Amino acid sequence: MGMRLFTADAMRRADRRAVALGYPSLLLMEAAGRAVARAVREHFPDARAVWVVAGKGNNGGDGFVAARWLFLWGYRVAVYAPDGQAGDAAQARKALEAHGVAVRPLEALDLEGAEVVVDALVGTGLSRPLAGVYAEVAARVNASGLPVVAVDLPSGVPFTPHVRADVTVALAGLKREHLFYPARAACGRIVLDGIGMPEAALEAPELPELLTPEAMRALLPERPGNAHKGSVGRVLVAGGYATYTGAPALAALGAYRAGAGLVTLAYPEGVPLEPLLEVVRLPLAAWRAEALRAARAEAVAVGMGAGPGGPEAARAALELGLPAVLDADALVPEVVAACRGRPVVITPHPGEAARLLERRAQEIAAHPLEAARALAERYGVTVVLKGGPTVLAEGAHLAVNTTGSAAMATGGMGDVLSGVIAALLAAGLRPWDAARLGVYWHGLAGDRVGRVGLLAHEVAEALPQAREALISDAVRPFWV
Ligand SMILES: NC(=O)C1=CN([C@@H]2O[C@H](COP(=O)(O)OP(=O)(O)OC[C@H]3O[C@@H](n4cnc5c(N)ncnc54)[C@H](OP(=O)(O)O)[C@@H]3O)[C@@H](O)[C@H]2O)[C@H](O)CC1
Ligand SMILES: [K+]
Repeated sequence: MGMRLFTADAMRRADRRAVALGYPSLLLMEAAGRAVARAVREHFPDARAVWVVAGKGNNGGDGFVAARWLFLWGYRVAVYAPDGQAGDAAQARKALEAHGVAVRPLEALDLEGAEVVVDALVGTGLSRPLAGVYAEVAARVNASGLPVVAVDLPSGVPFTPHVRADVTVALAGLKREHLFYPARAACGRIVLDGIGMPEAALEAPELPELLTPEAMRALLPERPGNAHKGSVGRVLVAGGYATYTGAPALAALGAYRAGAGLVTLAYPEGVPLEPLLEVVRLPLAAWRAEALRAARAEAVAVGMGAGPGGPEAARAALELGLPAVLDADALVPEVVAACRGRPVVITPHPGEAARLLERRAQEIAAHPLEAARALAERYGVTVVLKGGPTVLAEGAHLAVNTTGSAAMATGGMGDVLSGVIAALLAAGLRPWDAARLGVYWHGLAGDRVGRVGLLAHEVAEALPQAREALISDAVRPFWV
């Protein structure tokens, strides 16, 4: 079963399914609290004094369990919470108090002597922005400068105010707030703990898929020992314009580094393209499909650095009837609308998506899952909506990438991605597989280059070693 990205509601349903399967909910809480206590021990090994702030719900219950284990392991523990817990949370509180640990009111919070704070005020049950004593506690915890371990979610996100955590222990599954900004910024390092939730309870094919190393490894095209350059995928890159002489070359490099056997670059005559020794050049007097056929390609990437000729280049390339990747200057509604039902991947950033959806870019960036789905519905193509994180959509399917970082927000990075996806299409992958693997692999290569100052061609160069790491099981997702 693939890994899914949960909403609070979907996690509540999973919780109910676990209980319906006969799994006692108190066991889940016990596992959750213990995972939080372990995270404190592992991430802050020198700390001996842990203060826990807890709320009235199950998030607070997890906090009481964490406090109990930390107390039993010899930590100095102070616990602050309102009265009024019910159900499992009330039981967890009683179990803690049975050890003689007093629970004091939130208003009495005194952080003097604390070395780590466990934030268990509110988790997925948040129903409104923090206010009153909760907002005050969050502000004081943030101002203290103490390390914070958040239970499930930093309390208050996605609203402001919220707790800012150093470590967030995600329980049973990752939630949207763990992936998307601005909430993600408040999570710090994220560690996922399964808390013993039965797999069957977590099955939710309607939710977005999270791209994992295992799932992506399985998509890597085989390269048989008797491969030759015509058998592993020939890619045509169509682009090139006076001021964007590097973009098509970067796409070609990305395609080669992702395994293409032969890359042909078609470009307007006279454009001084960046040299790339291994590329076959196809200078054209005009964008015409007959001329492009000479490349004998199995997939085409078009739009990158095509300038005002982008739509024309795209129309000619699409006439070939090949699987295609459309980017940048090819992403105009008239061109994309002609692709419905065809094996076409579009790779817009929020600005280009805004143009295609006639919405504002900020709106797209704030709701990328909804925007990707809307693009897939409206145009009937496979959508790669670039961002932090990149999200993908095809038909009813959604996926969220889990590799890459803000360091990849630099010029030329998208051109490399187009080349990678085109190479995977040429190798015979379906658009949905080529898009998911391409985005994941490209991000993984970026992660291996560094966290700042990344150049697009370096990311392309890192693709082969990223592939090796993926194959040899040396890739850990960010939540481990
Ligand atoms: N399957 C799992 O992942 C498990 C998760 N666990 C933990 O449970 C929480 C979710 O627990 P839940 O009880 O549903 O909700 P919370 O504890 O997060 O929050 C509900 C309480 O918080 C109050 N609330 C809501 N918003 C605010 C606010 N802005 N300010 C103050 N208080 C707020 C709410 O009060 P109401 O007045 O709104 O009724 C509730 O009292 C999950 O995140 C995990 O930590 C389980 O322990 C194991 C299984
Ligand atoms: K919390």
